[in-house]
Amino acid sequence: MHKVDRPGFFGIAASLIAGLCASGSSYVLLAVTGPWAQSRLVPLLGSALVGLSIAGGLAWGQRRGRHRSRPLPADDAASARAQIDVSEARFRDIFEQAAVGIALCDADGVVEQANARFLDLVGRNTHETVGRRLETLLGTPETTAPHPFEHATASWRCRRADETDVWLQVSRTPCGEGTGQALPFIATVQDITHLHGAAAALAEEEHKLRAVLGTLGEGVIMRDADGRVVLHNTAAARIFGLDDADTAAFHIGSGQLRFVREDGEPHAIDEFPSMQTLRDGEAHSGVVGVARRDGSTRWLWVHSKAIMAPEGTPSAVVSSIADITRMREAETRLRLADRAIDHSADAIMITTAEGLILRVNPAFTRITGYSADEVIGHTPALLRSGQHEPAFYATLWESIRRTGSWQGDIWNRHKDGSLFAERLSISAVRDASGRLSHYVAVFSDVTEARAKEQRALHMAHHDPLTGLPNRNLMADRLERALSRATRDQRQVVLMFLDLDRFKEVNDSHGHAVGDALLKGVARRLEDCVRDSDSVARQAGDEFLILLPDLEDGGRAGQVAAKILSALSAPVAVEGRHIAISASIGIALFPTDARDADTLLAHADTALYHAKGAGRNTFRYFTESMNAEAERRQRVEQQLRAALAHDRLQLAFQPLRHLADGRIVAMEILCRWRDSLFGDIDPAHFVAETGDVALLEAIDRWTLARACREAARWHAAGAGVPVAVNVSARHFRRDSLVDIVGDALADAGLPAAQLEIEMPERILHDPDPQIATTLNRLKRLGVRLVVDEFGTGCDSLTRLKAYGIDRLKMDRSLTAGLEDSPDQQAIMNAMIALGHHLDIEVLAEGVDTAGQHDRIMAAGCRLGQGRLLDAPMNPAAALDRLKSAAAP
Ligand SMILES: Nc1nc2c(ncn2[C@@H]2O[C@H](COP(=O)(O)OP(=O)(O)OP(=O)(O)O)[C@@H](O)[C@H]2O)c(=O)[nH]1
Repeated sequence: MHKVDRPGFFGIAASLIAGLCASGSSYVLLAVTGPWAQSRLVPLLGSALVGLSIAGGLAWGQRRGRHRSRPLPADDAASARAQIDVSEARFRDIFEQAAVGIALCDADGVVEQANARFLDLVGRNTHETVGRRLETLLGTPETTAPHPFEHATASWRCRRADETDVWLQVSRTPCGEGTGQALPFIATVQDITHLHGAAAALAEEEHKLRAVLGTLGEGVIMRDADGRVVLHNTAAARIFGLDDADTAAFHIGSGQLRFVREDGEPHAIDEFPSMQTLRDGEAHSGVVGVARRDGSTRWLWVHSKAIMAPEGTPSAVVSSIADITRMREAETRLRLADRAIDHSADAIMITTAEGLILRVNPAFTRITGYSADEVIGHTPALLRSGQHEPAFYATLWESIRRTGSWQGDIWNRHKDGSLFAERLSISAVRDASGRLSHYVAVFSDVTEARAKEQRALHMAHHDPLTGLPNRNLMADRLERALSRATRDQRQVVLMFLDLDRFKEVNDSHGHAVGDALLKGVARRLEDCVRDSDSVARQAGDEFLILLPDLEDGGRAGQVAAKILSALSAPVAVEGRHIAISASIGIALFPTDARDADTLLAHADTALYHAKGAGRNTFRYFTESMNAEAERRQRVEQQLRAALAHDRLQLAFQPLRHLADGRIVAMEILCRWRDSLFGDIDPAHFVAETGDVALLEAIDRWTLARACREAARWHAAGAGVPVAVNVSARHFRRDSLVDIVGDALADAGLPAAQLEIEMPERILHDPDPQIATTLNRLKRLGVRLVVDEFGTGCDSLTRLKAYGIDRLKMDRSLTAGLEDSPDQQAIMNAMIALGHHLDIEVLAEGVDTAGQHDRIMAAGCRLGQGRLLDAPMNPAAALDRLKSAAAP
């Protein structure tokens, strides 16, 4: 081809390639040898010039065969020349005005010619373009191929002279047939910047989509209509336990993974939500279990939705896959916990952090009697038994606050009001943030177990026959008593009692009667001692009696005598009356021994002596104590005889008005003269541990005689109330009121004329019988007087409660008046107190004029003492009354 034709030809060819020129355009080819031929260039396939139909017999560019030219005649040559010029001009125009950039390059890729569009695209002029390598002008190829022109078409990013970038699509068409050598070529260049922008935007969108899919916790899988995976995210791969490649190649029916239904049976492939969706185009969801390669099973919630093809059939299905394994496990745990709560044999109660009941189980209802409806919304306080102090609950909550839990036994109240013991465990529950959210209480009814424990404990410590403490419990109590006594510097008495000739009872009446007798003896022994004392069965017919806080060990003999007396009456057993007696050995702590074993051994030794002394008696371990006890026993016997023969005496001592000496009452004192002890107050002598019957007899005798005397004074016109001391112990007995009533009635004395004096400690005694006695005496109309006042202090509040009429200040206060300003101050306070309470105050023991003056100065109006009157006999008393009554 002639050189000048090349641009036109290649322009046409390039235009054809680019589809810009209509197929079938005519042009002339100049053969290399000179003659011309007109050819028709026909694009046959796309942009590749693979065939030419040549007019005028010229063949060019056929894939096989060479270009041949045919010679023309001379006239025709001139005409052809003219045509060629026209054609050339036209082709040049076409070349220059082509809408695509065209560059003619030699075999080395050096640009030989370039059209205007090419220059425009690469942003350079002809001078800067021609003679430079095409690659240099185009910039950077987008292809990753080793040589950018390996492909016929490639994209280039071209940095133009003005520094702007343009994306170019460059097509390269070699000129000539391949001979293994490089050929010149035509490069057609199109601006695809706009296309490249769209592709980049598309790629950006795809990138975003993939990024979003990648961040999803849920798996996403897109399948085509055949069920093949066309898209998936990493979460899907993770959920299935597959790598990305396996997931991409995954097909449900491939058997790569095993799928199960919720019931554990294999999952049919066509029941998969995705398969159903592909079938009917509807959305489907469901739970699918997948047995993974690592052996674990994950539970999946699969939701599938179709992507519909224009013809209305599903072209693809997108499944979102959520791993609900943990949720299902949590649900399973919850279901289990729920069942465990409902079926627990232990009661369970769940409350809010504020303590309001949220839930209880059937065992709670069984144990407490309350249904769920009755307690929900309430606090557990409705179960409170009232058996525990507030401090108990304070400790309980303190433990929960400190350690988060509490365990222990607690008494609660059933709906029917009965008490039950529960073994309770309370735990505080905190939420994920560590905040207290609930309390859980679990408890079981241990009432029966507690009762059994108590029974077992009782059996371990008590004698089954008599119910008394056994030797173990007694040993324990003895140890404690000794420690306390050491601390408080008090005495402890231990008595060892053994029935006399008990063997004979067994032998003559049988063992069963012997047993019954032992029980009877046990009851009598218990009746003889105070609650604070202990009686225990040591063995066989041996008993121990512990008196843990006796002020005076000498009184132990009185208790022993009382016990012997109590046992002297025959015991009724099965219709028979069995006579029995006992011997008692007494040992004192710390006088006789300083430890329990030695004390017991000494009591046993004393018992041996009591047996040796003929039985039915007691013996102290210390001989001197025995002599004292014997003397006391003898005195009591004589006192009984004196009482029986009315040989006791009365002494009288007036209670006077200090200002004018008026007698306001006459105190009567019972006196008895013993050859050994001299003048004694019998009631005081018998005192606390003496025989109650003897005490009662003395009080009865004194009250009767006092009332009779007072009645005589009244009859003689010198009536003043008579004051009688009643032993403290007598106030604990019901009989006192009757004895007083009888005495008043027998003497015909108005009750207001009798004053009953009681020791102050009576007011401290918690025995309810004392309040009853005092109230009944007050209703009877007698006046009540507190004797020995000032020896205690918390009795003050009871003065008014019992309607006390007069306080007699103890003589010890009066005695110290002259020497001690303190005593004076105490007395002043007492007198003021009496006045404020509207109770008469009398000072006892007014023996000196100094005392008299001080008492008067303190405002005390009443006194009694040797300065005023010595105790006197009845005749003298009457005389004194008469003279006092005289104007
Ligand atoms: N019925 C009965 N008898 C018992 C029981 N335990 C021991 N004995 C009997 O009590 C009697 C105790 O006798 P002793 O204390 O040794 O002698 P005694 O006959 O009481 O004579 P003295 O103690 O010397 O006055 C024995 O015959 C024992 O068999 C018991 O639980 N029930």
